Amino acid sequence: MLAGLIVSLSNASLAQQMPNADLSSELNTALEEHENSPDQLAQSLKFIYAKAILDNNLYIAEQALYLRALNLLYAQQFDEYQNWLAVYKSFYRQHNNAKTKFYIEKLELTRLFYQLDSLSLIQRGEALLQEYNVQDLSEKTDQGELSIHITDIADVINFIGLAEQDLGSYDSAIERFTNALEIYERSGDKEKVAVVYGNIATVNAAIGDLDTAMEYNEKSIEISLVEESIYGYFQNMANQASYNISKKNISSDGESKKFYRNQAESILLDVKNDDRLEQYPRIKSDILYWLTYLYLDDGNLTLGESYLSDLYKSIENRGEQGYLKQVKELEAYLLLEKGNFNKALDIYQDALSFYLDNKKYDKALVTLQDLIWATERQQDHEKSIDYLKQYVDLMGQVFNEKRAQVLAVEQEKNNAKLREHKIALLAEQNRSAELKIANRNLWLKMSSVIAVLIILIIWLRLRVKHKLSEQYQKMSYKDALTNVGNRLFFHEHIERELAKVLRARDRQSDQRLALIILDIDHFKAFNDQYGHDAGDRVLIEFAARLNSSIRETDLLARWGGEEFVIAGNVSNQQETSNYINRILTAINSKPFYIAGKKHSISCSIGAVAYPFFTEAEKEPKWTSLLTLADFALYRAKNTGRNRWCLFENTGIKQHDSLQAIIDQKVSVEQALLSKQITAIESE
Ligand SMILES: Nc1nc2c(ncn2[C@@H]2O[C@H](COP(=O)(O)OP(=O)(O)OP(=O)(O)O)[C@@H](O)[C@H]2O)c(=O)[nH]1
Repeated sequence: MLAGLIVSLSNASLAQQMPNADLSSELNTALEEHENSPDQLAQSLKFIYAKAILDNNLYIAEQALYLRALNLLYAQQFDEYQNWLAVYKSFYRQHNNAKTKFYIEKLELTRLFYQLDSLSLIQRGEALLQEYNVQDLSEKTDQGELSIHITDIADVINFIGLAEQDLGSYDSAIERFTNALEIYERSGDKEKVAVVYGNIATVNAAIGDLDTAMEYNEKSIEISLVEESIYGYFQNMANQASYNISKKNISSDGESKKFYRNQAESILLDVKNDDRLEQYPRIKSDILYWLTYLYLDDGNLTLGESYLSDLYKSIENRGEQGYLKQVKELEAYLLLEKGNFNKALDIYQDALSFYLDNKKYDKALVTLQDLIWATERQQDHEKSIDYLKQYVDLMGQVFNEKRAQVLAVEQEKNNAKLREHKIALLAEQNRSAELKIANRNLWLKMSSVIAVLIILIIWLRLRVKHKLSEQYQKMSYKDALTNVGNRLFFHEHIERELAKVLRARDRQSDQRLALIILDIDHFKAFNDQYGHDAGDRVLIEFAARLNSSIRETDLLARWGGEEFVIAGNVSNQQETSNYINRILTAINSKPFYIAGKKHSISCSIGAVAYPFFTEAEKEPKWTSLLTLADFALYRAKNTGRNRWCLFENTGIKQHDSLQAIIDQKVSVEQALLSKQITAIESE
């Protein structure tokens, strides 16, 4: 149909019949008049485009093209958008210029944003900023040679920030928003400033800093009021209510709970009673959603039920399956409160299947929490545990996927430091990462992410908490990449292992504990040559081989980077050597297959066996022993790598000798020379 339109537009005789209106003001009028009716705006833009082509007014033609495409994206009509984009591209081919290319790509970024394809958005957005050499934004002016509006560049930065937020790269997102904010402020684009304040608020809410979220959201509300941006005002008010609800849920004292609850209620009722809300059906639904939620949570089932029925009406014919499922889950909550377990469980189960089919894992996680909670209330502990298992599995899966995406994002920025920081942050904060992941995505489409938090909190209140905490605990002991223990895990268990050995010594048993540090050889070179992903796979395989070469009762942990530690029981020196040999062989005796290629990977090993001092060290520090093992590792590295070195005590009997060596009062070399320590090494 559009193709037909273009053909008829190029008909010159038609051009002569068209009135030569002032297209620019026509465009502005259309934008003002049809601000709230996308269909009419679409029609007007089509006409304006047609007239502009006939008048050969390329400037207006392009604006109409761009706005119409944007309009289709806002309306989520992606097929029609693609058709229209094709028109825009053909326009570009005819009037090839860098500015048009920029705006076409900006449209594509908008599409990726609406389709939640955050990774592509970041890649293409970065490429766009680079292509247009937007390095020193402070130098860029609206009068630059491309005459790309500076705020359009800020829009791109803002989009990248939203995508990063979507993927859980919260620090980067804040950085982008701050950058965009500075540009909008400089250009005096107040509405955009308000939008960015709102974005900064949502990131803060996602990481659980509700006070900052509320502060930024307030600023956004203030500006929206001054600028008379009703949509922005309502949206922010809905957000503000949800932040208050979250604050209420995490407050421990009754006074604060009441305060935040009342704040939320008054905001929601204020907006609900505003006639202008009718123009914004999506926000109206959000407001009704939170009102329903608030009253159900109060235990006021009558009011909750009545708002629920309004909510259903408000989303009738909207055909948004995802939103509908979420509303149904509110209904399930109501059913549970009324004791109708089976129907509630059916709803949750149905929602779960839907989310899993559509890969909406965040929501699936929340629904699984509901299912755990519901089955627990039903006293069906077996089912509850089943759901709990599903929950933990899914959480691990999501976590890994997100981690991979975050890595890709960071690689895109080619900022290794930031990337490692992120990995470390993610790995060490499994629990908070889980919350962040669960909170992901939803803000971008609706202000319901706080529901995650709220449902989580209600559910915690209903005592399922302790079971999950156990699982969280387990997960927080795991290294996210290799799935073996992490430092925390090692710290938690090593004391117990030492105590066992000490007790054995008291019984005159010769049981010892070998403390072993392993470090992959030339790993940096491997990373540099084959890439970080391949390096990651080496780490995973390396850890797996270590795991299968030790006994189940031994401790294995990733100490950091490409360093691992093992603590295993041994009896005499020969057995210790055999034990370490076995581990080294597991690594270097057969190649690693990474991405279909063979690689020889080796490692160096440093070890000590405890008790290191046969007669002293009543209260030994395992950290000192580990430091000594590190010296042994250093020696193994220095004497050629792919080997091991074990430090044995031969002469020291003083209580504080080990610490003295570590503290360099007596250097390790000296101790070796004077044979206080013996180094036994691989052949
Ligand atoms: N792929 C990947 N690399 C990592 C990870 N953590 C640390 N590294 C890399 O491991 C490398 C460690 O390098 P170095 O400490 O210089 O040691 P090396 O190259 O192994 O050399 P030697 O230990 O002396 O044999 C660095 O390049 C880190 O970036 C990770 O999680 N994944």
